[in-house]
Amino acid sequence: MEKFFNNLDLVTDHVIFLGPYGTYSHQAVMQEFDEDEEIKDGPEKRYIKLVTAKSIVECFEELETNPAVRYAVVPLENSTNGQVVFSYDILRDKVLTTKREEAGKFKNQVLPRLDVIGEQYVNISHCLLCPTVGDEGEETQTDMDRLFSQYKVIRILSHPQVWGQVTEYLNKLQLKYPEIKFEKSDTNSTSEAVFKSVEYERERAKTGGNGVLTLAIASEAASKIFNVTILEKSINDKVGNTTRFLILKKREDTLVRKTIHDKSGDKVNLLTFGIEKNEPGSLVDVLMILKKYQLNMVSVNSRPYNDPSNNDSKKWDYFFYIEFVCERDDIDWNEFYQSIDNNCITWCLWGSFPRNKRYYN
Ligand SMILES: O=C(O)C(=O)C[C@]1(C(=O)O)C=C[C@@H](O)C=C1
Repeated sequence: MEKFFNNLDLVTDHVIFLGPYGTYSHQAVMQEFDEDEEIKDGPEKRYIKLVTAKSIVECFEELETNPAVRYAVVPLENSTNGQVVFSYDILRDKVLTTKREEAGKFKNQVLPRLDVIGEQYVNISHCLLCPTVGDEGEETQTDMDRLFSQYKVIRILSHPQVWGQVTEYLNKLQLKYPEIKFEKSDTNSTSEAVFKSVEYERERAKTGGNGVLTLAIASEAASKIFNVTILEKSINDKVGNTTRFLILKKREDTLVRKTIHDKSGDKVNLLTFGIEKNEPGSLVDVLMILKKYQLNMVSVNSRPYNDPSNNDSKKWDYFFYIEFVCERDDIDWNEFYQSIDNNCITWCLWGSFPRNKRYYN
């Protein structure tokens, strides 16, 4: 007991993620920070404190502005329906709106206040959850048939990113219950969907209800946290449905965790940039730089943007995101980034981080 109380002044690092507890983001945090967080060069043991955010934007904003928040974990892309556009657009807007700080060594380089230091891959297995059916028990078809037979309208809540992962499932549900109108409704996260479905059903029980049953699509973990019934498990269209998350810290935060110092394995570099408009071949010119330095590009993405301040006739342009892995240690990075700088109107290196071993299995 004595030892425990000695730890009361223990040092805690806050990690912010899209909450409430039970989200897949929460799962990513537990995967990333599950081991003891002994700081590589810090004398004291440090402990992780979980902080939930209501949106992905809030994760970025809190990490940028709140001194107590040391890390943020945000979803980036899903293996079934691609980019988590909320995160891509935040990365884009941070570059387009960050004043070019003198700290940037190169003319067009932007240094945002955050750094990507890691990645996590989370297996996404969605469940159809119901707050009202009895207590624990194996989900059975009769439960659903009996339950659904009482309703003309069923509202299903979940995070918008989920709909593209359960399209076929929802189509089959509609075919199986043609007399029911299924309504999808977005929430800020999957576990917020469960929380809200419990609230709606409690309200309905109190007021005699409006004849609309509210369900949620979320993780099995969320069903346990909010004590709701699983009507069906693993309803995502694709087995192996995975979401990739990024781990971020403040750029000026030099106290980096031991696990990130893992020198082995590939380093992934996330580079974002904008190119001269209407210049034929300007994107290829940037990609040719990676080829010249024999850098293995592992992803390329783009997001549209409309820069109202730009009086150019073209109101629609693209912002690019590339990731490349570098297995060589003889590269003149100064020369490399000077070439990037010469071919981009703005660019930003978001971080160089270890490829997570979950990427390979
Ligand atoms: O809502 C959650 O559970 C989240 O962690 C967000 C999120 C996402 O934004 O993609 C994460 C994984 C799934 O793809 C569904 C939702």
